[in-house]
Amino acid sequence: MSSKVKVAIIGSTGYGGVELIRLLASHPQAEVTSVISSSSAGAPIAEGFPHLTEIRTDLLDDVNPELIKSKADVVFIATPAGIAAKLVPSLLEVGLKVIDISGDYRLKSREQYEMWYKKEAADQIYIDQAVYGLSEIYGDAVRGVDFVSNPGCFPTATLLGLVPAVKAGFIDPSTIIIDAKTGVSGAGRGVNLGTHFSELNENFKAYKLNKHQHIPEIEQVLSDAAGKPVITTFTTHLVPMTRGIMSTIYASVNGTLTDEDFVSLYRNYYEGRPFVRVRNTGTWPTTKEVWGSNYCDIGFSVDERTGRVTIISVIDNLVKGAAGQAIQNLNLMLGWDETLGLKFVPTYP
Ligand SMILES: NC(=O)C1=CN([C@@H]2O[C@H](COP(=O)(O)OP(=O)(O)OC[C@H]3O[C@@H](n4cnc5c(N)ncnc54)[C@H](OP(=O)(O)O)[C@@H]3O)[C@@H](O)[C@H]2O)C=CC1
Ligand SMILES: CC(=O)N[C@@H](CCC(=O)OP(=O)(O)O)C(=O)O
Repeated sequence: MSSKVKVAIIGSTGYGGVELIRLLASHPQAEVTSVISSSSAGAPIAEGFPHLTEIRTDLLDDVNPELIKSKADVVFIATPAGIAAKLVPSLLEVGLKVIDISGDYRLKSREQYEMWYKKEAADQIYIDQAVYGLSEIYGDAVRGVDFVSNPGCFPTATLLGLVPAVKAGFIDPSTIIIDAKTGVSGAGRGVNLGTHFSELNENFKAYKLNKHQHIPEIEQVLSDAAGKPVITTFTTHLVPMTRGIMSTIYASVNGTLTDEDFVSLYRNYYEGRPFVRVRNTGTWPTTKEVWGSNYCDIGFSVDERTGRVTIISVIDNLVKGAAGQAIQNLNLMLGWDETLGLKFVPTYP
């Protein structure tokens, strides 16, 4: 009998869920024992996902907390916003550990959630219980807890690129502008006109200007890092590629600092955190250099002329931006080495 920790996935037929299945297939201490669907329970998962043929021969289970508890110790939730808000209480109640990949428990204020997500917020008692799992910043708080809220994809790239500089006072937080680009898998597997091939291919578009639901999440963490309220300008763009996020960040530098100062600050800050790689001066990461991996790569350029720094931060939205970081949080929750099952070399070219 296997001594691995048993894991279930709600939303296993979506991009985040399927990525969890892929990554967990090679985890040395966890195994997926239940894949769950609200719309296709009873069907073999490999029927809808032929790439899983002979890898997963099981049928999809229904969303039923008691059934999940009978099959698993930990449950990942990879569902659209608004679902986990209602599901989490019953999952915690039956004694499951929960990692929610959606945005339902990231914002500590119910009013903020309702304003930005336009949905009814979760109960405050559960919001208060959720630990925000931006692993390299709040990893210590994740150790041993039962309920983690996994960060958004854009916030992960952006905040890993900003928090050390904000904490150290290297930049003026009131001047931050974030220009972010994402691959289309960030929108999930559902079909809509905005992600239709002929609308997207050979095209480049900005969307959700000044309305993106990740704005309050980014500001919540930056305010924590700065020790005072921080607001930012954050613009998202859709790029005709499948995976990848690049956050290009601009801010005014405090005093006279060089690229070397930034590299040295970030290398110190992320020492012992193997998934953040800080580039040498004069080189900047591309999305392909982290494709399929749990890395976040960061590079800098200080402009003496303008007194501003440009920070480039890249991740794979489905790995470090979703399933990979969720597994990193599983590892932290269970007191394991945070890299277990995640040491993937990026797929290149
Ligand atoms: N894609 C990405 O890069 C990232 C996504 N996220 C977040 O992760 C979550 C999942 O995203 P993603 O996988 O891309 O989305 P998808 O749209 O690809 O998948 C969502 C899945 O949720 C399931 N679902 C829908 N309604 C319900 C319900 N009422 N109860 C239970 N399950 C339901 C659906 O499966 P079924 O019908 O079989 O139940 C569907 O396959 C979202 O909240 C998203 O914002 C976070 C970071 C990055
Ligand atoms: C391309 C695309 O549409 N991407 C999505 C990313 C959503 C996501 O991952 O985030 P939450 O879980 O916080 O909703 C977006 O920009 O809204």
